[in-house]
Amino acid sequence: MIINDVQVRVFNHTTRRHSDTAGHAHPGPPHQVQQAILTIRTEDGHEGHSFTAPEIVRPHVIEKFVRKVLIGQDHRDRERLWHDLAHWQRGSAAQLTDRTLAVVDCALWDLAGRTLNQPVHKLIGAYRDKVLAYGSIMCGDEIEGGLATPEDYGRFAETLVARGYKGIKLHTWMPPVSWAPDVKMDLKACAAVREAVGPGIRLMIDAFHWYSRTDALALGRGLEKLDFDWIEEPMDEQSMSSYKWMSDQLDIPVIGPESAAGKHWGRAEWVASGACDILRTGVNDVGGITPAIKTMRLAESFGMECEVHGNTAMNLHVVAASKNCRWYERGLLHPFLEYDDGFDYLHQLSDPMDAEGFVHVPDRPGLGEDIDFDHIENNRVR
Ligand SMILES: O=C(O)[C@H](O)[C@@H](O)[C@@H](O)C(=O)NO
Ligand SMILES: [Mg+2]
Repeated sequence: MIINDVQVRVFNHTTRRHSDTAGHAHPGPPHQVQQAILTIRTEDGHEGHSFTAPEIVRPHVIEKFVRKVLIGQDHRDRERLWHDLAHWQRGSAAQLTDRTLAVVDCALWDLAGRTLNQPVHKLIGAYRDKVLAYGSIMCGDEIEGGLATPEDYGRFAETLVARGYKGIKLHTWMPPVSWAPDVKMDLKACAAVREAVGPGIRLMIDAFHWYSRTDALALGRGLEKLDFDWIEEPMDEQSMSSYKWMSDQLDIPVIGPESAAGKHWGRAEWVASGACDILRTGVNDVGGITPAIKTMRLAESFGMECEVHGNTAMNLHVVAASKNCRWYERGLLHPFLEYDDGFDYLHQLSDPMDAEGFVHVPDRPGLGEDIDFDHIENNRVR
């Protein structure tokens, strides 16, 4: 049970996802991107893995913080190890981020599952083994036939319904798109999707994240006429009072925070202040599976749903171990990308979706990621 090794391997993989200058993903030609796998090993030969961007587990972070906390410790003490690592953040000069906490916590959960031959959601205490997914569409673009017009969104939504999705979330247009942001265009895209899919499909929006209060309110009021289920991150989430102001005036549920700092503590303040109607968590956003579960249970205590940000196995296990969330966020999706092709460093999808729109939690041990270690070694960078 004692941890005796922490290893980072960086490797190349091929993807058609490209990030724009604001960090939003869009389709493009295949290109090589570096990915990192963090591995935590124990004296008795067990290991757990988790993937992240290489900079999140760069040598400075691993040597100065992660190894110092983990080496020599009982890997089963996830709650104590999470706090021990989190306490290093304040004095880290902002070098130790919630993303690093998250990848370490996920590798520890994967290690526990692989050691006990159990999937993570069963270790947490499962609520279900499958969950409905909503199709989370990429941010809009200026690619002809892509997501450049409201009609493009409508056509793509029809494709997603045919694939089996029972819910769809639009990420609308944001800079660097030349004419974005534009509330009226956002509402045209939402109207085109509602027209295309009919009243039975659940719809949500995740809009430009820096609208003013008045723009965000206008967007929300327009969505109420289209029977949308929630409005997500239309303003800077650092202004919790702006969300309180907006949610006091809107009937459409306000969901958040996704990107605001503070982990489960900050999300407790959003609940206490009435700044949101649906809480939001995400393994990368709050520093791991451990705090994501705490956030989920916090929301449950207030009779609230808490929706989980992001795809991949780590978020799927949080959803599967919780009653008070309706969806798994499957994406990000685009007409020019085939999500079901997965990643070249995994033998199979971690979130396979059936024709009825249900994602089935893998019953493989740990996070259940079917890792292609040959790909990692054959494409190793360091
Ligand atoms: O702003 C973005 O980059 C996207 O919204 C992204 O974070 C997406 O994963 C999201 O917010 N989902 O809710
Ligand atoms: Mg979001």
